[in-house]
Parts: sequence; C-alpha cells; structure tokens
Amino acid sequence: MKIALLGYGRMGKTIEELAIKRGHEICYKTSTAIDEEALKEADVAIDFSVPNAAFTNITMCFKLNIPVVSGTTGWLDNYDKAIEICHKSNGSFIYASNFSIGVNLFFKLNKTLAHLMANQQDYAVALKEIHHTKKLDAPSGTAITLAEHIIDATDNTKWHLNNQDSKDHTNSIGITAERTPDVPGTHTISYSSKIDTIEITHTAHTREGFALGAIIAAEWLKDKTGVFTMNDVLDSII
Ligand SMILES: NC(=O)c1ccc[n+]([C@@H]2O[C@H](COP(=O)([O-])OP(=O)(O)OC[C@H]3O[C@@H](n4cnc5c(N)ncnc54)[C@H](O)[C@@H]3O)[C@@H](O)[C@H]2O)c1
Ligand SMILES: O=C(O)C1=N[C@H](C(=O)O)CCC1
Repeated sequence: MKIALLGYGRMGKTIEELAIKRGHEICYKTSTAIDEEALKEADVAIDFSVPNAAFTNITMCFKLNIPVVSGTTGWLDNYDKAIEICHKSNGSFIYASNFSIGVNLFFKLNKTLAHLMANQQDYAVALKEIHHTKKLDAPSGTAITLAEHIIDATDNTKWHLNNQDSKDHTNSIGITAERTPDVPGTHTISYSSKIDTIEITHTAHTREGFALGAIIAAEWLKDKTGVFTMNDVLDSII
C-alpha cells in the first residue's frame, strides 16, 4: 500500500525502512505542514509528529478520507474532539500511546497485576519511565496509559508527575520520568510495602517494535471505517 509519513524523525525513518521491507511504498513524507495534494495519493497515513501538530494532521486525514494511524503522544486533550470529527467525517483512525506488540502484552500484564493488588492496602504503587533526552513530553504516553489501567482497577483516582509542586497526592499514582541519552523506552510498575516489592518492567531495545506495530495497525485499518484501538488489531492477530 501507499503510505504517507506525517513526521519524518526517529520514528518516521524507522517506519520507512520497515515498511519498504514489507513491500509498501512511501508516497509522501513530511516534517512540516501537510501538502494536501501529496497526501491524497496515500492509501493510509502514519503520524509520528509532535504534540502541537498531531491533531491538525489527523483531522486533515479525516477531511481527505485517508485512514490514519497516529502514535504521537502529548496531544490527548484533543482526543475526544478528534474522535467526534472522525465519526462526522466517516473516517478511519487508530491512536495508540505505544504500538509495540510487547508493550501491548505488558499492558495486559499491568491490568492483571493491578486487579491482583487492588485490595493489598500495605502496598503502594509507583511508575517509572525512562526515555531519550530528545523526548518532548513527560510523562510518556505509555506511562499515562499504564497509570490509567491501574486507576481503573484500584482506588487510585489520578496520577501526577513526581518532583512537581503538587499539594494533594492522596489516591494519586506518582510517575517518575527520567531522561537518559539514547534510551528507546523503559517502563516499570512497582508495588512496595515495608516487607517487599513486586515489580514488572518492559524495556524496548530499539524503535523497531513501535514501528512494526504501527505498520501492522495501518495494514489492518486500511479498508475499515471507524475509530479503533491497538487492542482491536491485536485481537485479530494474536
Ligand atoms: N505510539 C508509539 O508507539 C510511539 C513510539 C515512539 C514515539 N512515539 C511518539 O511519536 C512522536 C514522535 O517521536 P519521534 O521520536 O519520531 O520524534 P522526532 O522529534 O524524531 O520526530 C518528529 C518529527 O515531526 C516533525 N514535525 C514537526 N512539526 C510537524 C508537522 N506539523 N507535521 C509533521 N511533522 C512535523 C519534526 O520536525 C520531526 O522530524 C512523539 O510524540 C513520541 O512520543 C510514539
Ligand atoms: O521515544 C518516544 O518519544 C516514545 N514515546 C512513546 C510514549 O510517549 O509513550 C512511546 C515510547 C517511546
């Protein structure tokens, strides 16, 4: 299929390399405002841009009736508005904070552990994410997804970024965001008591997992209409 890359940075370049190996054509790539005529040539668009461009890029695809997969994080304040526009436009859309198959399996593990720990009042839960120093947003979108799963299963009601002046941490999950050169993405959930700690970690070694998952999602979405999640994709392939 013909793929348009909206965002041609670390992820865009990784997706290009893998997509060509899978027999696809990159018909358009941009790291600036979209050329509508060029975008119209695509069967599907894959957006890995920046937080302040994603909503514009995604809704442009809805306008042009181009199925769009977005992995850009840090724009979810506009997610509900994007969904509304997608439905009105009869569009096709998948957003995921993390497209890696491994991370989506980790999401399932996180949900199971959160339910297991829900009534263990002696344990306090905390999250830590480590990414490369070029990352614009904190905490990571993946960490927010993990925290939301834990909120759904426990009496925690919100999350906060550690080391920020915040008065009320009652029933709030602390997320530590660490930035270290060249780290693709590591996420750890820990449940600690006075006696012991239970911990699960996902460590990405490269960006290939994110890219492969996004391409698989684009291949899956191409002939569908509606708003879907990576779970919909995974349910059909694992
Ligand atoms: N969902 C996932 O699996 C996943 C995995 C990795 C990264 N990400 C997210 O993807 C995004 C990109 O990550 P990255 O490491 O490739 O960043 P990057 O900075 O290397 O690449 C982003 C690119 O977008 C370009 N850009 C800026 N404005 C643009 C616009 N208006 N339209 C199109 N492109 C524009 C930038 O010039 C840059 O080249 C981040 O939000 C990151 O959190 C998500
Ligand atoms: O490299 C990044 O930036 C990543 N962003 C996503 C997030 O914010 O969770 C996925 C992991 C890598």
